[in-house]
Amino acid sequence: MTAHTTGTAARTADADTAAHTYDVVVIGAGPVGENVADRVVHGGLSVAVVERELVGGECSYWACMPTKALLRSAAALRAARRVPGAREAVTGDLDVTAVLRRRDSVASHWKDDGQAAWLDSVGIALYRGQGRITAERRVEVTDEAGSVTSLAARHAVVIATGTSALLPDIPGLRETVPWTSREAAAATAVPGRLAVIGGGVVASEMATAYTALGSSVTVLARDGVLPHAEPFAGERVTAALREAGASVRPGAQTEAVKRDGDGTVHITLTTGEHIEADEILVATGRTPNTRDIGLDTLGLTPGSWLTVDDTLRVLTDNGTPPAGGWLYAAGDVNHRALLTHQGKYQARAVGDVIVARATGEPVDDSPWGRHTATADERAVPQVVFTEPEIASVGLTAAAAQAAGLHTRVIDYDLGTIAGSALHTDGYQGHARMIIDEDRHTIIGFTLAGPDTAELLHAATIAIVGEIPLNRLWHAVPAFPTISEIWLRLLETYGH
Ligand SMILES: Cc1cc2nc3c(=O)[nH]c(=O)nc-3n(C[C@H](O)[C@H](O)[C@H](O)COP(=O)(O)OP(=O)(O)OC[C@H]3O[C@@H](n4cnc5c(N)ncnc54)[C@H](O)[C@@H]3O)c2cc1C
Ligand SMILES: NC(=O)c1ccc[n+]([C@@H]2O[C@H](COP(=O)([O-])OP(=O)(O)OC[C@H]3O[C@@H](n4cnc5c(N)ncnc54)[C@H](O)[C@@H]3O)[C@@H](O)[C@H]2O)c1
Repeated sequence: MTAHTTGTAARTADADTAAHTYDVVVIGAGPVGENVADRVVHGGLSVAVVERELVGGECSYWACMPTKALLRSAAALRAARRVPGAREAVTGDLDVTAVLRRRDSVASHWKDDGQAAWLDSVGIALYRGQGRITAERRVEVTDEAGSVTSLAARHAVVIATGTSALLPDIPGLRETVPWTSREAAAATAVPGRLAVIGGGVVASEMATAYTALGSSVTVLARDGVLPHAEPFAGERVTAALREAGASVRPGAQTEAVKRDGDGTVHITLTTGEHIEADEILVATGRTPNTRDIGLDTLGLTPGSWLTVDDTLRVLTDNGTPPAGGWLYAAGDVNHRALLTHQGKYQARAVGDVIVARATGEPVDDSPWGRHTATADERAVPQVVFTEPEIASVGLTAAAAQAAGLHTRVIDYDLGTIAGSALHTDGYQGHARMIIDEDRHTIIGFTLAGPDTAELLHAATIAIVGEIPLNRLWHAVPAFPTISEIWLRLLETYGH
């Protein structure tokens, strides 16, 4: 038995003869796994996490953080250029080397010493290697050298293994060794010409970033840009990308891809059209990291998304948890909402419910109860850091209609608010509020415009709190802030 642990926490766990034993074992130390472990420790239980790459996961090193760093400098520059007085002080162009250097720092130079030290400081044991479930409450960890350590969980095992980029079955694509979100986030040089397959969140953000960094970007957006958002969101991002010099091709479907000896990528569309690029980014969604974690031992299908109940216990194909209810799945891997903040919210619920079940405390799995993640169904906030920013929460008008709800849609031009005009000369933006007419509450909210990200949380609170509109009327936005959009939307509704 080889213990590839770090830290004092590992040494304080009981070691029995068969395995290192903890109350809880978490597979995957991304933001979600880390938060489950933290919550479990705060509840007084012992916990080990298993990580095969870097503690902090995709978000810290190849997703949220580095991509936002790639976008931020250009956004700050755009903002300054739009305000007279500041504009005149901007005398140079974006410093690409400085942007990449800052990104490196934001990604902690792809080292996890800081996060590993944090785990140790709060008493979480870390085992490095690939985690696999071998039996009920048993996990084996295989490290890089092939040594195997057996872990046993007294109460629960949590799968928080996240996702990887999905490569669609396009002839020649794999052989070109395309960029995925990882290479786009961690690039050390900016390609002259970048083709992007996809029109979702990753494609839109990376097209925005690389256009600003100097690439000539072509977006092959088969299903349009941000197809799941309100239509005005995709329209505005498309217009801004085009204005910045990118080519955006809604409806363009890739038939085949190949890379030349000199590195040039040749893309053939289903129309027969031919596009050349120096690099190609595939941003067509995610696939769960469940292929090699022992799902077969539980009668589940390796490589599948994990279905969970209200307290995030994994459900087998017959809709029940494995005997004993010891297996949970949180974060991207359960496919409820592929966002860090939502996964961390699930992590808090999972950590707390495991502690409650272990200590005999009552479990509150009612809607909005402490041990459920109800907001996943009703109020998932998301900010897409494009130009303009798209900030949304809850349902779109189309989704509300599809759900058969009796709704009213209120639109307002964000550019006409006094706060917007002060923020930026010629501020352009749009707001949409979806009202449930039977309950007189907000069920959806979308903003498109510069710096709308920080306005979103008010809408999330209104939706989660189910605040009646006639009470919301008394939440007076300060003048002259962009938040006065709330007043204008309520007035338009009829207050
Ligand atoms: C380009 C990009 C940008 C994004 N930007 C944002 C954003 O701005 N805001 C936002 O909220 N979300 C964003 N997301 C989504 C966000 O990254 C994910 O929702 C989040 O990382 C999910 O966290 P997780 O812990 O579930 O999984 P992950 O972060 O994927 O972590 C899972 C961890 O498990 C480890 N692991 C997997 N299998 C095993 C195994 N068998 N044994 C041991 N370890 C294993 C992995 O190495 C990894 O460290 C972005 C995603 C992408 C791709
Ligand atoms: N700022 C943020 O919050 C942020 C940023 C990036 C990613 N994320 C998260 O990461 C997840 C993954 O993002 P993503 O952009 O990879 O996925 P996505 O699901 O948002 O978009 C994938 C897009 O690819 C298109 N597509 C699928 N197959 C295709 C094919 N064969 N050819 C052409 N187009 C195809 C789809 O129409 C879709 O628009 C998202 O769910 C998102 O929540 C969040």
